[in-house]
Amino acid sequence: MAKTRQFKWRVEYMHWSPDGVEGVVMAINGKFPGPTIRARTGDTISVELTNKLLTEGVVIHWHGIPQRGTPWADGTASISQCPINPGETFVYTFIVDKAGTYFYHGHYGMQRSAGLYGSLIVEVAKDEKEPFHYDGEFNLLLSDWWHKSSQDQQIDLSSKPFRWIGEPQSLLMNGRGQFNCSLAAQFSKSSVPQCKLRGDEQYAPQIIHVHPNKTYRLRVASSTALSSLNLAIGGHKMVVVEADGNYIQPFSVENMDIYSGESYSILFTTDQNPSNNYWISVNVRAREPKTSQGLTILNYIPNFGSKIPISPPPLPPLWNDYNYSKVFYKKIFGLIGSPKPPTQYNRRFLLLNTQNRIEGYTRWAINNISLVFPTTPYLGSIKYGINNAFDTKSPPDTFSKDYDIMKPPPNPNSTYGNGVYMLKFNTTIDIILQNANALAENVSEIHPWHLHGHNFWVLGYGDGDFTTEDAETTFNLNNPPLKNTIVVFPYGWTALRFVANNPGVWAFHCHIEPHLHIGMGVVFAEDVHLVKNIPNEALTCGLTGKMFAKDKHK
Ligand SMILES: O=C1O[C@H]([C@@H](O)CO)C(O)=C1O
Repeated sequence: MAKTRQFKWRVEYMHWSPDGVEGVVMAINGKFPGPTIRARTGDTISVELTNKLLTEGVVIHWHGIPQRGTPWADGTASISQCPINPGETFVYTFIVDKAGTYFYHGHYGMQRSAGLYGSLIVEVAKDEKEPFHYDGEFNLLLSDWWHKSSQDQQIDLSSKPFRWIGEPQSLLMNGRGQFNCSLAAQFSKSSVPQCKLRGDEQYAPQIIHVHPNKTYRLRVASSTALSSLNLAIGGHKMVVVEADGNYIQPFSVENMDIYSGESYSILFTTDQNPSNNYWISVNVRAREPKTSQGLTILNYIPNFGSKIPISPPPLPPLWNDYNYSKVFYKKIFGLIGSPKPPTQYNRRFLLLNTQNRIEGYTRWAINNISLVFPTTPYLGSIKYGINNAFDTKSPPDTFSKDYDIMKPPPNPNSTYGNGVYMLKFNTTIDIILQNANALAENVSEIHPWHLHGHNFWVLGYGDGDFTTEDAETTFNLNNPPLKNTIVVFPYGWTALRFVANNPGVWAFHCHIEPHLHIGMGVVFAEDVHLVKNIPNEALTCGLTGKMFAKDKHK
């Protein structure tokens, strides 16, 4: 029987020490990370969220949940709703219709960087079975942490001249990391001392307790603001079985990459020498690392949890060994029996990712337009046919064929925009993300793109310019995986396909929070006239707010 699971949450700032250095985090009901939601397929989640921040609005996005019939509950400021004002309460009600590993996070300004996130786990319904067996499970929510506040970071990014936020001070697992000490100091050449922990510190690692000769499911999700990560369990193989809430063909790896916005389940068997403990590590990938690895301990019961493993923590692949990541990604296929993509598309977008300047500000742009959010949420302005709420002209579907992706933009000046791509109902949409050189010579960065409201099939990847021949010769239409977040590698392209069958307005953006903040996203609108029952409370700002006020006075 499906249930309604009700929660009452308060969002507020509190003092906290995620890595041993006290700072301020955005907490839910006094917890950082926020409480874990557990539900079963078919359940309704109802979160009554009260904003206890004194001076800023807040929203929460339920990452990976398609929000069919409830697009107003997607929790994206300016898109699906108005920010919830200080002191006000908003109720998110939605159905979780697919088992999997998900998470939730702030989607306004840089509140994810401020620590507004938590896990959302959907188990199969009581009468259903997972397509694999395990004896127990654990959950790791990965994040990165800065000692500079998210407000300061936001100001840096919006300043002229631009100030980049730099690399994080710590990597966190379930909100815990170590900055001034290391769990593995004895194996390292650096001068950081060995951590002396009682275990009850806010920054003490959450130790994973296992019994020998069992199989465990590890659910991992990455809520990082910036970092791409590589995860390993020393001495243990990992079998990857789920990606972004979708079952995949199981495959075995020594370690795995996980990008911001992705989630996976892996199975591991505790078949190693039971008198030892083992490391679980995360390391920065795809940007030159300046952050120590994140660590916790896999504790074989009955050893002490604090017993340090006898070998050094696993070493990650080189940060810029992109081939390593590509090999991993190319092993991901939909589980046999998973839905297949339509073989034809109706509309194909080619989205060029560039770093640009606008009036001296540094921005990211898609087909030369840098996204700025409107005051009135698109869902409301489109539903109620309000004029002048955003650019009526849609952004271009493609970019100039002459563009040289290997060079910095010849004319770095782009423009601000907040136009929308209007998608026709039930059409099949292809998106080719085309990466390019950033503003500096010989630099092209990785970008994990996340689509709201949908899963998409990942049809293929390639290096250099995308061509139509690439589509014909390399696309996998047979068993591509379904995902909601996918990376575009430096100087490469990534192709994905989805069916526009979910009425609502959906963001598609780089999940690196500072990149979204400076324009790296687009907006899709799908048959908004079919959306029913938008609660007025979702739209009490901007022009929809004015409209409601007028109606009241009539
Ligand atoms: O958006 C970014 O800006 C910096 C750099 O390109 C300019 O300082 C960086 O590494 C980003 O990812």
